[in-house]
Amino acid sequence: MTRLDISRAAELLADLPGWRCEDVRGGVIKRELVFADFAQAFGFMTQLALAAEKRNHHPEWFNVYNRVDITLTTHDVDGISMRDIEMARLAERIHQALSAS
Ligand SMILES: C[C@H](O)[C@H](O)[C@H]1CNC2=NC(N)=NC(=O)C2=N1
Repeated sequence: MTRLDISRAAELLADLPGWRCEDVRGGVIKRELVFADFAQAFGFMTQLALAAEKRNHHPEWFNVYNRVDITLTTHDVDGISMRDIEMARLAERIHQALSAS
């Protein structure tokens, strides 16, 4: 697995609105999501948690009621890898599916 530099990560996030890079801890990507209510926010977390466990790649997150703040980074490369980008893409798909329901 290779580490993406911040500018490359930012390019890859261009088609994932709301996601941004931060130059802390070698590089992280993050987004704040807002759902209709707690049940929907927790449904999102449940779906993403199961996928994360399968991939052995786990989000850092913070939830209050209908809000979920997610941070992704890859310890093995001390920064951002394609695993983080792929998990952000998956989070977007789950978020969109829930928002449309
Ligand atoms: C030992 C184990 O493979 C690692 O700690 C895994 C588990 N989950 C992980 N999750 C994330 N986000 N980054 C990692 O580098 C990572 N590594």
